[in-house]
Amino acid sequence: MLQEQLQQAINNKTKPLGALGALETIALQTGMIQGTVRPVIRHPHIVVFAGDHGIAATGLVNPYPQAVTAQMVLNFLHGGAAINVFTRQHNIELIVVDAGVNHDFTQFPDHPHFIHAKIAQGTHNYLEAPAMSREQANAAIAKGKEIVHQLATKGCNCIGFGEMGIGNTSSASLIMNALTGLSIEACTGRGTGASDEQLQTKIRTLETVAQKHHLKAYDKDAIGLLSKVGGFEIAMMVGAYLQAAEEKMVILVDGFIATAALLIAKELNPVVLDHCIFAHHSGEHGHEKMLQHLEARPLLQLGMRLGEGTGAALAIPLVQSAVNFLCEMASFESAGVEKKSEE
Ligand SMILES: Cc1cc2ncn([C@H]3O[C@H](COP(=O)(O)O)[C@@H](O)[C@H]3O)c2cc1C
Ligand SMILES: O=C(O)c1cccnc1
Repeated sequence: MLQEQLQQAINNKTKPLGALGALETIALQTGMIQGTVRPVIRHPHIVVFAGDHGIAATGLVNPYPQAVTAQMVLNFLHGGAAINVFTRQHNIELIVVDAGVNHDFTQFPDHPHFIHAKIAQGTHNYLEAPAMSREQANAAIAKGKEIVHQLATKGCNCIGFGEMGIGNTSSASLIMNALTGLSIEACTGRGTGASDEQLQTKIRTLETVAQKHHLKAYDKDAIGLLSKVGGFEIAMMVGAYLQAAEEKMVILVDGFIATAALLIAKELNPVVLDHCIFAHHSGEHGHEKMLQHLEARPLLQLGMRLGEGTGAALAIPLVQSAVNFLCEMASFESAGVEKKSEE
């Protein structure tokens, strides 16, 4: 019923049928999520989850040193990162969460946009042991849910998730490998810019990890998978996706790592996908196949491969435009514009 009403409202706007393309799909989806023919976007947020990865200290999978995670968190807090620039430009609230960075941030006790939610000082190196315990994975998920619930109570109904964690493209590749069955090679890209040789080492290392943790034999235990090869920022994002769907939010899905977290969230509750708008097609090798696996059609293809929620932030104004055309455009009837002649 509502779907037909929305489609009719969209079709009756003063434009050729279908002429607003993907914006029409978003308008329909947003109306369905909010249960109305007049959706509104309120207090959009990007939440960036940060966490360190034990594997990063080995240098086998990441061109940049592990310390960059904490340094970038400080950069977020000082307003100097790409995600700060884009959220400022589009009036999007930015929240930064320490999910498990290997650094003490107690010098920022009262920063208004920083949430201390550290599970541990980084994960274990999954070449040696599971990245985290099941208890830690569950605690991270619960914290992600709590953060999003708080934002919902403040009126936010549109959200995107970003991440910062040196080495986390590797977690994302391993999760993708387990959940899609595609080879490690198909799931692994250059991350922050691995050379040909570094990429080969990364692939070999991740193949070893996949064997050690029996990722081929994924047995529907998504929390188990998360604890073996995940990261605290990824686990918290999983909880955040689940709660955002629960709160009937419109969710913008960012790049490779954010989509890998969504793969896990989907395992836990497939309904999450109904709330997701795929912001962009990341330049990271593997993202395209991940999107295909989800039958997702991303809005933007800008060759971006940064993370931080930057793609999600750029797509929020498009969602706003979709909602605005639905609510503000005249219909053929109200504007006295003639419709196409019947065949
Ligand atoms: C300066 C800098 C800023 C970043 N912002 C996001 N990432 C991105 O790169 C990291 C993943 O790539 P890999 O797995 O190759 O380490 C994540 O932290 C991600 O958010 C950054 C990376 C760097 C170096
Ligand atoms: O697609 C992404 O989000 C991405 C790709 C490379 C490095 N960091 C993030």
